[in-house]
Amino acid sequence: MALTAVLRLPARALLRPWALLRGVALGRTEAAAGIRNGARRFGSQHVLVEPAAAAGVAVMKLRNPPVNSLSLELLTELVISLEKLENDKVFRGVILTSDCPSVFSSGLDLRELCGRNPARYAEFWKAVQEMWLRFYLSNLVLVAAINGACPAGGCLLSLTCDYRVLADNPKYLMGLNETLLGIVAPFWFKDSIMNTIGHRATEQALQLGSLLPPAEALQVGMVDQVVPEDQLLSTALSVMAKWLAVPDHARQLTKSMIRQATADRLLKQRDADIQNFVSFISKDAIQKSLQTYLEKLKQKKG
Ligand SMILES: CC/C=C\CCC/C=C/C(=O)SCCNC(=O)CCNC(=O)[C@H](O)C(C)(C)COP(=O)(O)OP(=O)(O)OC[C@H]1O[C@@H](n2cnc3c(N)ncnc32)[C@H](O)[C@@H]1OP(=O)(O)O
Repeated sequence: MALTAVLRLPARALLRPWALLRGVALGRTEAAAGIRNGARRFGSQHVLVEPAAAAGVAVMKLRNPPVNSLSLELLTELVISLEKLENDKVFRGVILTSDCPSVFSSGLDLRELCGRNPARYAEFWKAVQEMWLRFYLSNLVLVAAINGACPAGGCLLSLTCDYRVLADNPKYLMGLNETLLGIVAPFWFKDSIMNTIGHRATEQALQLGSLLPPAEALQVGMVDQVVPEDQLLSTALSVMAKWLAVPDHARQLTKSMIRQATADRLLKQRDADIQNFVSFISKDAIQKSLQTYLEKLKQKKG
């Protein structure tokens, strides 16, 4: 569903994202089929959510082919889907994975960063911030089952999770490669990675724009486990079982104690961060650099 259509919906629908996803983003027939074996299954155009085999666990799949680029629509649907799960007492944990072959997420949609007007850049950046804040501070246990390449914004999304399992495939490179595009990862991208891999490793990874293969991503601590591809989901479920063995209230307060200060740094300067993004991305030199990068990506095949 186009974002413009979502925004045209009555306010009460937006306040009830569960109903929005069931009744509108899904066709009526699909919504009616949404309860299986007593468990709910729902989805939107770009995010599929289904109950896992384990009680209290949902699997959230990104499906924005071909490479799960994080468009405004996908970001919005991710936030709505997470909120829906958080509001449903049944769910305590989410496994985040991809429905697109060999790519977890290619990061922010480069078409959102090129040739748009300032108002659209601002709207897009607010959605990126919202995704990060909501996932980073979620009271659910989030486990990323990374089944493909995971650059830039895709890596950021995985870094919001409590635990990352990566499928062992040399093509599944992971990291914040912004500098290679001639752009600068904002401070909260930097905070996310630094909180995960530490100061020294961040100095190298962020300046070099390193995209690491699984063994190196594990060694530096960007992921917690690397497993054969066919064991990815079962491993994520085992990890989830361990995390769900802890009482929710104690784990949630502890998570918040560790993460809130990092989130507050952005919350205190959200508008300034948006203005900074808009003015940076609107520069001719940055636009040229991004256009060249996008064209190179497209020519890669030819
Ligand atoms: C002040 C702060 C300012 C700015 C901060 C901005 C922070 C930015 C964060 C970001 O996330 S920027 C995005 C960075 N992403 C990348 O560098 C990844 C680019 N993509 C790839 O490396 C590869 O596509 C891949 C993910 C490894 C997948 O490779 P594969 O061979 O499977 O696919 P292919 O390359 O052929 O791509 C298919 C198709 O998709 C288009 N594409 C790829 N990535 C993006 C993207 N991020 N956004 C939009 N479109 C993307 C690619 O061009 C191909 O298109 P085509 O079919 O039309 O040719």
